Amino acid sequence: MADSTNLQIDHSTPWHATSVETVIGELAVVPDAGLSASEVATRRERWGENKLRAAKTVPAWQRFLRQFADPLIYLLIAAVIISLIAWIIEGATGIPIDSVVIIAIIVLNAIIGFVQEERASKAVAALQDMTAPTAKVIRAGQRHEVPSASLVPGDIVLLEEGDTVPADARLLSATNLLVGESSLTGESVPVEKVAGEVEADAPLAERTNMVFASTAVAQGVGRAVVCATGMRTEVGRIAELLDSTSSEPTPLEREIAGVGKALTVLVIIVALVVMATVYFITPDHSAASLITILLLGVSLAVAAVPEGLPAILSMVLALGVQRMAGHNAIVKRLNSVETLGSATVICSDKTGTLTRNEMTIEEVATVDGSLALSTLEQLDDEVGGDVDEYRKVLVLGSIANNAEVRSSDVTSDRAEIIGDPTEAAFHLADRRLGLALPEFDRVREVPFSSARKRMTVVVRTRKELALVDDASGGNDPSYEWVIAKGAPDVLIERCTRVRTNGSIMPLTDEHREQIAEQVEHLSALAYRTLAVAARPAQAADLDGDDEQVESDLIWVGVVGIVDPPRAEAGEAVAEAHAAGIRVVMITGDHPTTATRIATDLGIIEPITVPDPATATADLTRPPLALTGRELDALNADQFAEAVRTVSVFARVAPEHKLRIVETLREQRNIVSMTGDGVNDAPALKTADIGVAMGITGTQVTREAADMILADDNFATIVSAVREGRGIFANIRKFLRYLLSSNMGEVLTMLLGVALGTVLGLRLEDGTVILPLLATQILWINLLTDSLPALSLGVDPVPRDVMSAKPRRLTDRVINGEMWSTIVFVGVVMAVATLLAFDWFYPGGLLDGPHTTDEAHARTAAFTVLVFAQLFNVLNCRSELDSAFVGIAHNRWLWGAVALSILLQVLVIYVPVLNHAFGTVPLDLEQWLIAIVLASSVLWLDELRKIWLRARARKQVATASATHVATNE
Ligand SMILES: Nc1ncnc2c1ncn2[C@@H]1O[C@H](COP(=O)(O)OP(=O)(O)OP(=O)(O)O)[C@@H](O)[C@H]1O
Repeated sequence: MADSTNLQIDHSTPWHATSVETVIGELAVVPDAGLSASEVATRRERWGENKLRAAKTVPAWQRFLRQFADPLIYLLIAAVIISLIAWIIEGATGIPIDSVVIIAIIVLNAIIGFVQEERASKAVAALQDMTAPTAKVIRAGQRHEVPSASLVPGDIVLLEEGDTVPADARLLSATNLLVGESSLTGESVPVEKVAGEVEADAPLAERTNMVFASTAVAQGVGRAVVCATGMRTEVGRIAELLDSTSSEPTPLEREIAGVGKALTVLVIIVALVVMATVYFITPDHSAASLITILLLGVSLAVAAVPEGLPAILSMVLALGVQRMAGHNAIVKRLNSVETLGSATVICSDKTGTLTRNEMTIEEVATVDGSLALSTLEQLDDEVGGDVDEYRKVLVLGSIANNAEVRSSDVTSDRAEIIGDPTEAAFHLADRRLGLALPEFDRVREVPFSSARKRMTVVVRTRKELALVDDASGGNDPSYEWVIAKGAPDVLIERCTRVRTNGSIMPLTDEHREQIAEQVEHLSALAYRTLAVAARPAQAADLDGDDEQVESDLIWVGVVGIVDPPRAEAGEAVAEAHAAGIRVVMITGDHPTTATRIATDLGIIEPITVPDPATATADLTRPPLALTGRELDALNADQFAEAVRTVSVFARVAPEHKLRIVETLREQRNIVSMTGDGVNDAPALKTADIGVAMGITGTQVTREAADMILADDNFATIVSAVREGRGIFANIRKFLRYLLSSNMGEVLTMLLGVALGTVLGLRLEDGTVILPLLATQILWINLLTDSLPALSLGVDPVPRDVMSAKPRRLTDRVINGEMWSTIVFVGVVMAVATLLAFDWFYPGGLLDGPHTTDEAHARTAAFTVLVFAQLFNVLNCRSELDSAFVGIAHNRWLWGAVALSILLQVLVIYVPVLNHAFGTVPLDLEQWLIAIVLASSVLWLDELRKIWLRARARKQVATASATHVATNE
């Protein structure tokens, strides 16, 4: 048994220059069995995880302390010092109340910020786990798929097209193995890899018997033994140069940071103006009075700057991304959420995304005719003749095949399919008809790729496989065969002969036409078509080049495969169209099949056949579908025009996908593009939102993508767009809320000081009576900037979010309309707060029976401002709709409001807090007046929205009237 105790990982001879036997010996592994579970555990203990050194994790206490590294906090700390000085000057008796309150507020603020950041980064980490790469290994004699991080030296890994090589490994065997190593060597052409020995001094690019971590398998298959993992791999050596964790700020984050900066400057100016005004008006220039003025300025600045914005923003994005993951859309970066909401074109492949990828052969055709599989099933075994010809198509398709069907129950729909469902369709058909495959060994495979659209095998059968008549009329008892299957239009180019009426004839133009018609007919019925061709093998086929093997073939027949559209795809297409998003199908399949399915799903309009008697042909109408070959024939302008007008591209190769994405982006679209094969990676990287398949996709595309569909389903892309738009709408809600609330606070203080004389808020000697104390402003800020704002960020996605055109990424988030709302609400809040103060303040403008004293007046004003902000949460749920629409739907919001009310009640009734915040208990009447005044924010905003809605309706009416007029 393998023993790791004397494993020589750091041996002196390089791995590539040693014989395979020595490598295996040194790594102490039996290639067919792999390592045992306990051995893997021991080695992991010793060599650690197969990961590049993760960015150093900052300990929690440091992350907490980082919360204090903020200019606004410095201001607050300055405020603490100022109030301490004031307390000392006043004789240092009792507790320095203001300092204690401000310190408590600083600490609470830091805790809230810390908790929000932690949750956001946990959500992102959970997503990273979901998208962690995996590797196929042989362990304890079994094939497993394990996280790449769990690999250890000595593990046997299996590689195939589309895999990312998980560790540095020495090849034990390789078939047609090409590996793209550009990430390591800069060489853009994939390198051919072979198991063998290489000179000790060969440079990295020439070590063709090794595969290296993080490179991509472009083609073929291989088996290798892991020699180095983690930081000991070649890529590990240069890992310091790679910083994959740094994340660019999103346009939204940048805009918000910009707004934050501008506001900070503005607020500091306002604070200075307020401080200067109060200073010059007040005759008392004692130290205590100066300190009060300074405290006021600092609190105002701190309260008015929306410092909680970035933390709330990343938390809302993170929560949204978590919710999307629950709906099968795994977004890898937070920025993608924003881009998703602005998508204008969704390019999707067909098979498996728009269709179910449940392939069933329904029709079999030879050049002599065609038959439904169900008919074939009913025919007797003995019939022979033509029927045998159809059966041959199916058997040959099952030989040129890499899929497997497990389950003895032939009729069961639940047969377990291993491999490509297109290939499995042949096995399923054979089982249905009870056809047995001859025993055979595969000598060679020319693998399938979506660029080649065919695959070929060379097999040696144990018994003769009667297929081809020899010149004398008897069947050629050949034991070695070339069998190919692939797209009919591609395969026919490789055929020179055809099997007809049981014998072989040269392939004539009539045959070609006949076959083309058959394929067209099957495709028009939405069948996916796959042709089968074969010929006896010659010696040269065993090791000659691929071109030679796939030539001079004999056309045997073609099958029609049904792959039903996904039920939800049609609805998703309609939803996308309603949202102003174009859907484009880009598929490797036949143009007629593609057009038919695109029509069924509503991607393109059904073709209405014009009445030949009256209609004139519309030559300007763009074609319904274009093929890759047709695209190649277009010049740049024609190509751009085609991309603008055509929504189905068929028989395309991955490089067409790339050109289509590039062109769409040049046309200022925000493009989402799906892909599954290794060659799709460049198109995914170029797209604004690259989408990879979670089930059928390759590792390479998953790494290149921004989003992974856990269910491979087109409808998931559309629902991700919906979520993206919803999250964006919510971001606007809390922006509106935070900014209008802060505006309310600033305007209250500014107007309070400016209109002091008018409102009677001055003492005889001119001393300014402040509507709110510094600590009260800080309290409001703490209370309203956190939970209520956050609860808006998780508001349910509005139902009409998919009925508007996509937002342009360049559009400002906080536009003119939003600024006017912010100012409007801010003014209402300030006026309501000042009215409350004046109402209760002796000598105020509204002097009357309700007059009490300064403390009561201020407590009432304080309460009005807090409640006005809570009413404003309801306003901010929609730009145009009444706050009462769906008012009960967000329980977080009601929780946040209830908690805020409770805290405000505590501040008013708990004696310690009275002392700290300069408040006094209010009676019922005072409460009622305060709440009625505060609610004006809600009612007045409702009125404003009614006016806005009427205006919007009028605009629509005028626009359509103009439209009608111009059309006439
Ligand atoms: N396993 C296979 N062996 C041989 N030919 C195949 C195989 N799978 C598909 N083909 C042929 O190649 C064509 C292109 O296949 P490809 O996988 O690129 O696209 P697709 O699956 O048809 O569609 P999409 O691009 O929408 O996923 C198919 O239409 C089919 O005729």
